[in-house]
Amino acid sequence: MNGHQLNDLPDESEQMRPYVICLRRQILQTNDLSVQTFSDNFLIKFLRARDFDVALSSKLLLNYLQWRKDSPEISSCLSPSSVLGLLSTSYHAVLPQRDHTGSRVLIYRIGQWNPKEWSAFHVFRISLMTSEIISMETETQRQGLKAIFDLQGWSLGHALQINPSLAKKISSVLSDSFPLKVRGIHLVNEPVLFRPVFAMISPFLPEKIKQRVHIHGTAFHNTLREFFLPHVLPVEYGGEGPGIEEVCQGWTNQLLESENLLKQIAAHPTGDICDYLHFQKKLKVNSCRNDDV
Ligand SMILES: Cc1c(C)c2c(c(C)c1O)CC[C@@](C)(CCC[C@H](C)CCC[C@H](C)CCCC(C)C)O2
Repeated sequence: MNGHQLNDLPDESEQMRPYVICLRRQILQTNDLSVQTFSDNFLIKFLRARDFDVALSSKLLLNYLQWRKDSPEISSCLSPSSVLGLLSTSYHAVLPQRDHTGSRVLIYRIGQWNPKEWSAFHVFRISLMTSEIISMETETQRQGLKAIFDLQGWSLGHALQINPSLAKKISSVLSDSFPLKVRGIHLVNEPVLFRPVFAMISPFLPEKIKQRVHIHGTAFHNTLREFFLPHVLPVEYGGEGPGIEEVCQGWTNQLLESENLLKQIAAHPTGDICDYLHFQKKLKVNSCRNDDV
């Protein structure tokens, strides 16, 4: 069975077991990680993201843990209410409809971000929270996502927030540090001032992702339609779906409802709380044995 056929199977499928076991074994062999536990669901996210190539999945997983460790400003506080002021400006939405291939479609309206009020870390945090939530969906694990960036209103104030270290973090999550397949990046309304920033990010992007970047300019109403069916896009973006304000409000509510879940992910990034409790029990048993010796 090839990776695509495996990806079509549900999480509980017996044929998936050997891959989960193999990935767990491979990860536990890596130094420093022997005290962590990894839930099946957590491991399956990485396997699906790499179509069940265990070596690639393992590399992705290690990169993910490293990225989170290196980016505490972004990943340690996954609280939607901490960025509610930014979410309330209709900055971001996951559209209610998937595209024709089953991908999730995300919109970021960068111009709604006031860089005097919110740092790039806050802004990044929103993307990370959304990514954690949608990456729990099996269909999204299979078909990935497409992101539309509306850069109307991009200013020097925005540009100054993006330094080389942040550009590196952006390109890492897009390429090999997060278990989501990035199947398209659409830039619309990009001003000339955005070019130097894009030039800072793109050298770090693998060729495969670079080919998926589409720069639409201001005439995007016609060109976005070549990628998305009318019922998928909000009216403001040339579609016939619900308006952007409404979809942003809807996703903000979804994020707020996920507050507890996201806090749990920030605290125990490698799996669910049940596995964590199980692990603590195991640890207790082990330490008792050590006491005996
Ligand atoms: C897993 C995952 C994450 C975490 C993610 C994105 C995607 C597609 C993901 O799959 C896209 C957005 C990004 C990279 C966060 C960006 C935060 C910064 C501060 C926004 C500033 C504006 C960017 C200069 C706009 C252009 C970026 C494109 C060239 C990708 O976070």
